[in-house]
Amino acid sequence: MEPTMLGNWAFYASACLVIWMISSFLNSQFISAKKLQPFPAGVPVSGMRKEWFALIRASMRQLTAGVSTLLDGYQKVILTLRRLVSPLRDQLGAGADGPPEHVKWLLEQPSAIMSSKTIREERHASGYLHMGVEFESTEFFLERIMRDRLTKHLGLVQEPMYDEIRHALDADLGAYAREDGKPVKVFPALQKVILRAICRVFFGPELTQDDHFMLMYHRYILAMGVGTMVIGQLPKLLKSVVVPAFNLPLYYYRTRTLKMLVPVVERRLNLSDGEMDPSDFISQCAKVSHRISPTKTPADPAQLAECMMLLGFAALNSLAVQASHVLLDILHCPPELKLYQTLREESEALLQSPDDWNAAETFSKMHIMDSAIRESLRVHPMLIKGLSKEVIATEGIDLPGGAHLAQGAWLGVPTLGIHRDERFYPNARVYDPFRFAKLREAQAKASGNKGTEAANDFDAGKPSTTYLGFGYGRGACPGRWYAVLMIKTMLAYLILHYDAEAIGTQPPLKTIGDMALPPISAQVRLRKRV
Ligand code: HEM
Repeated sequence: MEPTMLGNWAFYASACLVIWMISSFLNSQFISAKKLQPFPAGVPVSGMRKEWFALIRASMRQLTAGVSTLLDGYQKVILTLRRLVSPLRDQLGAGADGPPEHVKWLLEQPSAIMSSKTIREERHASGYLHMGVEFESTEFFLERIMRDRLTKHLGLVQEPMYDEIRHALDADLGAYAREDGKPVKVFPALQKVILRAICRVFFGPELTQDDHFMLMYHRYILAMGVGTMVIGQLPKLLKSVVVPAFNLPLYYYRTRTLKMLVPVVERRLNLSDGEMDPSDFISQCAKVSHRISPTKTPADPAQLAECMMLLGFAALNSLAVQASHVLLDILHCPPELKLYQTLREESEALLQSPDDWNAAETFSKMHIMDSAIRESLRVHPMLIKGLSKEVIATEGIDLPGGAHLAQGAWLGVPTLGIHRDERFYPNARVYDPFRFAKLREAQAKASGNKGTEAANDFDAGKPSTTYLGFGYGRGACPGRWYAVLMIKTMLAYLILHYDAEAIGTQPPLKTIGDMALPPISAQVRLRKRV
């Protein structure tokens, strides 16, 4: 990461801490005692200690101690649920004996009873950060673009994506490799490559080669990311006070980016159907916008540009964090597993010609790499708690375990707790890259002669109630198939062209609130293969 950006992070982090302390104190002093009873009867509490200003101090600890509180809370709930197992079965039907069944229960709640709207506005700060577009309709639009244009047509994006990835990897990482194994910081290096690959697919080669555009857009994403992370953690009382400090740089980088992007969008929108390149994402998005517009109005270039910028923001941050974890998990595997070599052999067998690299289907046959990626999302999920919703119903709601939640309470699924539960994942604390490949084999055998292709329940992009790295149900990440394809393409290229080794020990999972922090300081050594 550039020093100025590190400086920004440090400034925002300390500002956040001070503001949090003051406002939590004010909250605790001036909000009525009734509101300070946040824990419903019968639900075990985690993260609180017997101490002065217990609530403030517990809240502050949650800024960085989310992992331990969540795992501790999960254990308590499992114990409570086990004691309650009979009544729970009566309520939920056979097989209901723990949190994964509650995931479905949570998703089934109608939006008049529970909703994620306020949580998104507050936790993702979407109600505060300046975005220039209305959030809910944009969210709907993004979901449709991802589903109708990206996921269904992954084959169209593979060629430009691969082309950009190999050039960016050789330019950025190759320089380190040439200096005979000079250490590379994984996160910033992959972030650069991913930014280029995303821009190439979303905006085309012209803007991806424009260094000024790339700098402004990267800074816009950074300002959005820091804003989301910091404002999302602040108590409501102070959000509006602090938000201008974040919106000012955001406004600047957003305006600069739009100034370069909008004319490109305008030019593409003026192309006739015959002139349109089917792999051009901007034209494809314009078609979706036109189709879903209630008045069938053509897409507005500025609005379309802004929506695509937001999509890139959603994509870059999660991809860079997750891809870094995948690479580090692979390189920190015990050498006796010969994982790197096995992944190289799998890639060599499947990627024999340029056409193989340019076909998305090739990558869906990489079952061992897929398994290593899914396992990494299990051990290092981006969000340690997910599917969060607020109780909207005035009468509150009864949980499957019997406890009552009042209106305004927040409820989420302990992703990390479920991912580390021995009942679902034997030896759950250990990163086992072959775990899901073995399960896929077993599923293929059990289903007769249909083969491992048909046995796809364990694909890295396929969520389940016990695999929540991409969320689950209607709110699951719409970019997950594209994300998995990009990670595979990047890894395959790296593994086939470079020898790599980890440096030092693997950093533990660190979070701010519910969000995984990037492993900023983790390093690896690369050597170009001859
Ligand atoms: C490995 C990388 C990624 C991970 C781990 C990831 C994870 C997630 C998760 C857990 C959610 C649900 C958040 C919630 O419940 O509030 C989500 C939502 C979302 N993701 Fe991803 N994501 C990744 C990559 C991407 C990419 C590449 C794109 C776009 C190209 C994308 C676009 C989105 C969007 C637009 C949403 C919001 C969906 C909604 O609100 O309905 N993500 N992602």
